[in-house]
Amino acid sequence: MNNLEKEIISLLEKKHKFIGDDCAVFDDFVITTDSLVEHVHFDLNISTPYQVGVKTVCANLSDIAAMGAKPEYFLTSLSLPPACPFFIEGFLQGIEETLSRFNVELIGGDTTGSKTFVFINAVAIGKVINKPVFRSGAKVGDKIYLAGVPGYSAIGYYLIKNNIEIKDPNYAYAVKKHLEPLPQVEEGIIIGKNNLATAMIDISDGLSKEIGEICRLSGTGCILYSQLFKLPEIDLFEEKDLLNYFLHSGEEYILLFTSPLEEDEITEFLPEAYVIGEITDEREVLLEVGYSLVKLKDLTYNHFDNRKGLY
Ligand SMILES: Nc1ncnc2c1ncn2[C@@H]1O[C@H](COP(=O)(O)OP(=O)(O)O)[C@@H](O)[C@H]1O
Ligand SMILES: Cc1ncc(C[n+]2csc(CCOP(=O)(O)OP(=O)(O)O)c2C)c(N)n1
Ligand SMILES: [Mg+2]
Repeated sequence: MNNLEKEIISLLEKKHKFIGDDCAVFDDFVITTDSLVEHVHFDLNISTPYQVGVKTVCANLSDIAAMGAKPEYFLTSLSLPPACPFFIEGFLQGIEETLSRFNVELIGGDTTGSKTFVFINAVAIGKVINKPVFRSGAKVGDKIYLAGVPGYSAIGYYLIKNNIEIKDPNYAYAVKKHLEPLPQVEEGIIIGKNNLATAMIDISDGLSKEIGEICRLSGTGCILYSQLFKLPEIDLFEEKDLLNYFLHSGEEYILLFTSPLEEDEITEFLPEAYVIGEITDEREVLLEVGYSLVKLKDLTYNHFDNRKGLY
């Protein structure tokens, strides 16, 4: 999280005890909301309305997955400028197709005009499987796991923005990952059902920030070991750039979790998951590169500051 966003959320966290996780929990349910704003989360000369619909579902279902819960219901609200009626059909198709992929029911929403851009908000509701997996449960000595390879979303954005078209399945994957990401719903359910994680979060802002959130809320620190990272395979970039994409790319919607279990016990359930580090009591987020330990810098997307990051 970045400064102003961080300040607002920590003010809210102090006053409201249920704020601070991927979802709020009530009875046996979890609930989340996320907004997508034109020119912030998407540009209509890059994304089709269908793809914006897919991303809207993904952002919200990913938060449900990050609680180890099963998504069940969805609401979506849309504010459209006068020149945009064309948006609705494709957008709703993206919403409906993605929801039906995960057996989630659309149960409501709202539609208004907008004097400026397209604004979208959605709400997703899920059912707790065993118990919710919070961001705050990491324990010293736990291993840190990733359920996929982050980096491709920001790479895809770079390729599109720079009109780089290379016929290679990994390049195509990066572009698709940016435009039409899918949430790790199955993985979230497996983690919840089998009590695999002590803490979990999804990567919407970037691995570097999300691991910081797990540590902050768990009262711990961590060390990430760069030699364990599975970097994106895109030959346009040098290793140091791939490392930055891995650490700071947002909108990845990959599950990041901690667990006392060994890697082979985790891969029995989640073949794609792998260890990237461990939880420590030092209260610092450190990265081991070569033989040195460095503090993680922040190149993630910043909503309130135009400093030079990945985007
Ligand atoms: N304007 C707001 N009012 C109330 N709670 C908020 C607001 N903005 C963020 N939050 C809460 O702060 C926490 C952190 O938000 P965020 O980092 O955006 O989570 P996520 O990445 O899951 O969307 C969440 O629990 C979220 O519900
Ligand atoms: C036009 C455009 N610029 C930049 C991005 C990249 N981007 C926008 S917001 C964001 C961070 C994630 O969004 P946020 O609303 O903070 O997600 P949350 O953590 O609330 O789920 C990223 C990486 C994009 N998708 N499109
Ligand atoms: Mg948010």
